[in-house]
Amino acid sequence: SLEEPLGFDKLPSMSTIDRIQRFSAGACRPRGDDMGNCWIDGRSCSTSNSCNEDHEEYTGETFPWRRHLREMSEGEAFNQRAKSLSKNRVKLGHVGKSRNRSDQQYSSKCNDRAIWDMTNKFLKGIPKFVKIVEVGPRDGLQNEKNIVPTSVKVELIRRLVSSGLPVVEATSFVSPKWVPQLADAKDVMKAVCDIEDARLPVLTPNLKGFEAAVAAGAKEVAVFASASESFSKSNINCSIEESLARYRAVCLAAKQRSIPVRGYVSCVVGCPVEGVIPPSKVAYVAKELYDMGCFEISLGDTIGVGTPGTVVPMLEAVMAVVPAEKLAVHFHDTYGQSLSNILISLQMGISTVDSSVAGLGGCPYAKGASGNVATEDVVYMLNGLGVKTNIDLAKLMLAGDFISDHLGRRSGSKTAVALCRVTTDASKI
Ligand SMILES: CC(C)(COP(=O)([O-])OP(=O)([O-])OC[C@H]1O[C@@H](n2cnc3c(N)ncnc32)[C@H](O)[C@@H]1OP(=O)([O-])[O-])[C@@H](O)C(=O)NCCC(=O)NCCSC(=O)C[C@@](C)(O)CC(=O)[O-]
Repeated sequence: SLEEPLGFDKLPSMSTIDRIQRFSAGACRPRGDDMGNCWIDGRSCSTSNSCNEDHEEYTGETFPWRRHLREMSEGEAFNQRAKSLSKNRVKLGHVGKSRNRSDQQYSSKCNDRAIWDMTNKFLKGIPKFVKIVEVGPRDGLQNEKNIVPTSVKVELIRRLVSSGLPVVEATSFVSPKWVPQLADAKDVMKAVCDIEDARLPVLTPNLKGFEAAVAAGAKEVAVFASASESFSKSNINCSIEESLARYRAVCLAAKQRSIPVRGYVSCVVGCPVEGVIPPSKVAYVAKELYDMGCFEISLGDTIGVGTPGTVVPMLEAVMAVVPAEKLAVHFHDTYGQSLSNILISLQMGISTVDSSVAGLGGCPYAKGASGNVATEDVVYMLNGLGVKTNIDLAKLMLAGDFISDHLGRRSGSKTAVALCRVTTDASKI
């Protein structure tokens, strides 16, 4: 049953505390990386993640929110904020040192030196820069009951890119019979192929999808295997081994055209059918994908059942066979565990995090899976930790408002909702 969080009692020995302590202080070493990473302890950074030590000192967004004198209804507050944001007058930042002011202003970033030193003590080793891979237009919209028009998808991608996201997964070249929501993949790609400020990978389940993606202008693709036999069957209609054989063919074709391939492993903690998935199985699939040439392996807790107690041993097993700098984490927030899972992953040396604007998401073939962790919430947490992302949270929230408005529901981002609650008039901040 997946009603209860999976616990250590179901996994091999070594206590949670041992594992966390082992990783929190010294696991991250400075190292070079062809997709770009750098660390608080180290000085190495490079290439496409735009992590550059020469960049201006990152100041992070600072939020001088004023609490309402009068309690506003959520609807009222949301409408006001949407109005203000849509006028593009929101200014997040530049107030600083606001913690002690009497008008109760709050900052997501800790400015106080002593607090920062303390944070450093406990979070030593977390990356100085985190690459966020936005998966909303793909993982998010693939699960919507009503098909989102192509023009809305394209506008969403443009807004996400303009917020500074370095990677925005645009769509999937999968069978339209399986995922009708993304049947317009070709049109979406054609409409965004002029975008140069971000990488726009697309999912390809086989050579047919790969060829179609390349023909439509995709410059990066992703293949998606599973650590669960049952999920593999229900998601892509083949066994794990069959999927790996397909992906080897995709990787070979991609190599010939110098197209980078990202690899996903889904159900890394639990499967809706099989329950607990052993870390060794995840490690096996991750290594296979890595060996066939995937430049990065994203580890997906597809149904969001993981806690740090299960994520740590899973990551530990995978990191024994694939370098940490080649790994990403991809959490769904079904049990509200995503941010803690991300934090522990960062402590273990991971510096790439998948997330979805407004918490969109879910997998049509994973019953009960809820949305991905919201990108706004991840950025807010990282800003608070002083970790760079190069993402403009205000612009990101506008993208979240745009798609939430279109879908006719409130954002799944706690940060977006909280800002809505505490802001009387966004033009004042
Ligand atoms: C893999 C298949 C195609 C196998 O599906 P199949 O039915 O076994 O495939 P087939 O080879 O027998 O072909 C059936 C039909 O699909 C066509 N077809 C075949 N391939 C393609 C293609 N690429 N693009 C377009 N059409 C395609 C093919 O031409 C044929 O058309 P027909 O002759 O019947 O008209 C199918 O199962 C499929 O598309 N599955 C994708 C499901 C999906 O996208 N799921 C969501 C992904 S999310 C995920 O995996 C988790 C992740 C990554 O987000 C991480 C996490 O959250 O943890």
